[in-house]
Amino acid sequence: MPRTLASTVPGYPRIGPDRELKRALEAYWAGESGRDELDAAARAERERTWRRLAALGLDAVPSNTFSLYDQVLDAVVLAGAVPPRFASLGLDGLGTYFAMARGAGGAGGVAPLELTKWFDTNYHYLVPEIGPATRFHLDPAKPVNEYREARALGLETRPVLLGPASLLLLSKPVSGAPSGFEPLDRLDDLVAVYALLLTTLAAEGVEWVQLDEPAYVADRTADELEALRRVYERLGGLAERPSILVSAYFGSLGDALPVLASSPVEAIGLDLVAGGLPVGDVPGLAGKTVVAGVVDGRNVWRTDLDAALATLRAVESLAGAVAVGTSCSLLHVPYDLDAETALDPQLRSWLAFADQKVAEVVTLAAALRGEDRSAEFDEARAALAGRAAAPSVVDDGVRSRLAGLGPGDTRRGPYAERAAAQRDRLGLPPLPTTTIGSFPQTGDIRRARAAFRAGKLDRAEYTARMRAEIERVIRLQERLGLDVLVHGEPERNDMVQYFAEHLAGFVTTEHGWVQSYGSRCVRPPILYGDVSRPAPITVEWATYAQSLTERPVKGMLTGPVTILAWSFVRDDQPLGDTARQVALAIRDETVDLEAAGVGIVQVDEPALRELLPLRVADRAAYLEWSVTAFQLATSGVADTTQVHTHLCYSEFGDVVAAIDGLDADVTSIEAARSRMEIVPDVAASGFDRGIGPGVYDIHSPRVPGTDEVEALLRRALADIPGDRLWVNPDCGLKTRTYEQVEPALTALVAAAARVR
Ligand SMILES: Nc1nc2c(c(=O)[nH]1)N[C@@H](CNc1ccc(C(=O)N[C@@H](CCC(=O)N[C@@H](CCC(=O)N[C@@H](CCC(=O)O)C(=O)O)C(=O)O)C(=O)O)cc1)CN2
Ligand code: MET
Ligand SMILES: [Zn+2]
Repeated sequence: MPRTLASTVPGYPRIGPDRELKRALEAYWAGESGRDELDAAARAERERTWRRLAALGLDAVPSNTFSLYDQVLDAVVLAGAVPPRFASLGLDGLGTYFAMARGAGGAGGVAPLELTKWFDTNYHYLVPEIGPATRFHLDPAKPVNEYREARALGLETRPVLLGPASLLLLSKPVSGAPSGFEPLDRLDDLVAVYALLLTTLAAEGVEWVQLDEPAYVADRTADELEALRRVYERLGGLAERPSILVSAYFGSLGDALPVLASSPVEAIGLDLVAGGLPVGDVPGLAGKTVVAGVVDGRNVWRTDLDAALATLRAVESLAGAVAVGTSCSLLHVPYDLDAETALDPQLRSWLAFADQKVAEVVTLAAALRGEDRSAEFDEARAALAGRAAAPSVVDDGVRSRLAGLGPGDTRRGPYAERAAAQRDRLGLPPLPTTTIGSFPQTGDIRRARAAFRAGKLDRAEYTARMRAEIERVIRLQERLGLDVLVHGEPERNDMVQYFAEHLAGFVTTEHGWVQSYGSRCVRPPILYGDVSRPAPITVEWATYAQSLTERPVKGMLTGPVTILAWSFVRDDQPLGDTARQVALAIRDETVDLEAAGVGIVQVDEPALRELLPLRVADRAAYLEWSVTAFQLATSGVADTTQVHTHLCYSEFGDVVAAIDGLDADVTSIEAARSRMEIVPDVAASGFDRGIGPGVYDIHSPRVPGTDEVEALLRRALADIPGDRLWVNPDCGLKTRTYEQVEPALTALVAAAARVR
């Protein structure tokens, strides 16, 4: 009889509490350390995780939640679905793995797998490429070795894997696949590999396995639901297999729940934070264990234990058995609140990071069993009551300002008049050249910031160094011949954290790192109260940059939707209300930039697409508040001020109408990697303002040549009139080096000149 799940989590952070894995990876990639050191760092992180979860009292500890880069890439390796361009490099396993993640051979070499957003989170996964000829075969080494590793430490674990249906639904067809081919067409072949995997795991002595099927919290066709049914009929029917937990998160399973409930699997993991309780009678559910995700894995607020316990009791009446879990993997939150010694103690009492959430899960499971946990419940009640009553959360000034807004506060004058006024003021050539904002964040810049933070560099010296950098970047842009310049953003640690550090209503953390992709991390700020802008943030940097040059300098701000998307946001009021507060703060900044003589202001919204709800039915409401927030942030300026926005990291088909609604004078948009595929869609939507489809893929170290950029521009001109086309890279240059950026921008300027 398999042991019970009782309390568990679907996943846990893996970059290391002090970013140990990040450092080990980057040292390995740089050739500064060898395979042994990387393996040791990886093993240390796994051991630390298992021991920690067991020490916190978790009944069912997961394994295979670790990854050297990405869990979807791990599933590609597991299934043997390595695309031929990597397999043919002749590298060993690890070399092939990193080639898929990062490319190989530099310029002219092999392009990595595409990186894209993991559902509506700020985590990015590598997109598998599946074709009719993909030869699946089982490579069970990783889950098996990790299981053995944990068992050698005396711990029985549950291997966690991406499920086969979601793996294919998250894949794209290999280039050159016959039209009409879908990765899901290969389901039966892939399931055969998973069947062999489950048999292998059973032979190892594995009692439970977790297969994640998050793709089923989005709208799915009847065929896709049927695919899910086939997978779990087949796997559930195996003679020798572990008990199966199918886990889905980031929403509710909807029509997929009855499919799983009537399949032979033993347990189903539900996200009861993003999704609700199952409604109505779900046939078969009474025979399953439900792992009830009642502790939010996506946010950092302490759980309302009373409400969570009530939810668990409601699930008890629907399911055969109830286990307690987090709503999703804890990958999306920092490790441990105890590391944040500088946070205000009252605010701290409202929060829970990964380890505190695990403790909440354990507490709830004990309470559900009838154990007395009144001390923990009392503490949680007191913290929640304190938060609800805290004066620091409410700012009456902000509230009355919002209440006083009318429709006129979100609208600018007619575009034709704005365009004429801006033409007169700016006098730009056709096909103006510009960049997206950031220039390379060099080691010198980051070290200066670290020294400033540590008190080893005073503010005057720090400011002087940043100004020197700005001057260097301005001179470089003049030399390259760009038309609209930027200050380069050297003073920003991150485009969201930097603003959060200067706004009321936010706190930032010291150690709260969360993996964004590979070794790259962010420290999402915590938005806990009403937001306002006590003083101008960017005006001095922007006006300093403008004072150095005759050419227009574009002010650079992050938009309200992106600030929300990349922060941990309060859960005690509608997101739209919070968005409007942030929008007002950014509006204040745009107005001050204008007053200081800055004629162009860019408000970045790279996360506009990311927050789009997974279910179509929820999208209209989201687009309404998000577009309004952007308009509120940008409509306080005169017709003569040119408002730009920038979008990236997404497929834009779903938000083309929203792009129009933003009403920016100029929109720059990622397009180089997809060879301008977005351009006809934007044109067809009737969008009639300035547009800069990116002509330089900044996510790759590759440097494009003039001919290549020229070809992209000519392709764009097929759909966009020359007086509306801008010439710019796909995104900011902060992750690139000057050796790459200078020749690439040289090519960009030269190509624009030729096409003019
Ligand atoms: N929030 C956010 N989300 C985003 C993006 C984004 O720009 N911001 N872009 C997209 C892709 N995601 C990305 C996420 C992170 C990074 C990135 O480069 N992160 C840096 C950290 C950036 C940062 O916060 N830098 C700080 C702290 C840097 C640091 O680690 N300093 C060292 C010391 C300095 C040194 O010796 O280098 C330390 O603290 O140990 C600073 O510059 O001040 C990293 O992981 O290395 C890039 C893209 C989507 N989501
Ligand atoms: C992820 S969008 C980045 C926009 C920002 N202005 C930059 O150039 O870095
Ligand atoms: Zn971008």
